[in-house]
Amino acid sequence: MAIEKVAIVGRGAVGLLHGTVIAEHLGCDAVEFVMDDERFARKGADAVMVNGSPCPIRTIPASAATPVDLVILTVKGPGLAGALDTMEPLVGPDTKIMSLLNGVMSEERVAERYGWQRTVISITQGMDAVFIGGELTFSHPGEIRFGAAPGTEPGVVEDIDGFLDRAGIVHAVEEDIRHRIWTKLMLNVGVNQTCMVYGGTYGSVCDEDGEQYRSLVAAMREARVVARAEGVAVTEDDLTQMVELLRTLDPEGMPSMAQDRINRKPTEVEEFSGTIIRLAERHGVLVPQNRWLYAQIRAIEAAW
Ligand SMILES: NC(=O)C1=CN([C@@H]2O[C@H](COP(=O)(O)OP(=O)(O)OC[C@H]3O[C@@H](n4cnc5c(N)ncnc54)[C@H](OP(=O)(O)O)[C@@H]3O)[C@@H](O)[C@H]2O)C=CC1
Ligand SMILES: CC(C)(CO)C(=O)C(=O)O
Repeated sequence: MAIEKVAIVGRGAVGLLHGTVIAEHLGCDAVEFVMDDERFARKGADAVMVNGSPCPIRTIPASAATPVDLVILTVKGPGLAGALDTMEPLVGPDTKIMSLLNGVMSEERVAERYGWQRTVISITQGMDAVFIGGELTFSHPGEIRFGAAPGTEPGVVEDIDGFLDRAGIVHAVEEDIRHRIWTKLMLNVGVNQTCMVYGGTYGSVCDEDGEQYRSLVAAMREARVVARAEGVAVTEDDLTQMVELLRTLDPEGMPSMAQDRINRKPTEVEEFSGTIIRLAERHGVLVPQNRWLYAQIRAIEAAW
């Protein structure tokens, strides 16, 4: 069934970026932002700018929402439980769901609540989004990679693929989506956490003589070992490619978790080292760098 109407839950960097591209290609009636009623009352009417222009997409409270063809989740990890409640009125019998959160656990949470039959596994990457003070800027819109879980009903991936084509969002359907999301988790575990703890940037974390670089690679290598223990064949080549990718980014830029430190917002530490530590314990794998990063991030958060 062709997807015509989309709701985005999470009017932040990723949601605004993809929402803007959808609205440019399909018009503002094709997409809406939905917020829980309390958040809507607090900030629903706030002006939001995208690359210097007011965002033309409407925002509605959950109490006014009705089922849509596709829900795109773009909250951060700590907001996921609330967002699952917020999206309830958006989910009808034929609604499909795509979660663009980093980490490897959000789809499990979505599927526990709404079922695997309508849910795909996905990530978004490659953008240079900076969202500070209600203003999003980006020059690279990035892309979405997604694929079917074992329980995803036939046709769901194809419908979303067709929609993203029409919506002008760069995307690819992955045969082995678990490999893709674990490779991305490995990257986030290294770069997001290291830049958060050291106040670093893509430039400083890639300096081969520095302590940040040693933290980056050590944390990624632990994530790689845990991925393999989980049956996902993430390789040293994948690790090297991810580090090379970081070298192509603006040296002054920083990952989302480093922006969380500046904005003093709850971080996704549970989704990153929290996940690695929990799974490492199950498999008897030692992950000292992730334990250290976890403790540092929690201490920084506790001081806010
Ligand atoms: N930023 C980036 O460049 C990238 C981010 N990602 C991942 O994408 C995800 C989203 O990140 P990002 O866009 O940066 O996050 P942001 O914090 O910029 O945006 C999340 C938004 O969700 C809102 N929100 C939280 N709970 C609800 C709810 N119940 N209903 C409606 N809105 C809600 C938040 O509102 P409030 O501020 O009021 O809490 C916030 O506006 C994360 O998992 C991140 O790791 C992936 C690739 C790149
Ligand atoms: C890959 C990276 C570091 C930038 O897109 C990211 O996922 C993030 O900032 O959370």
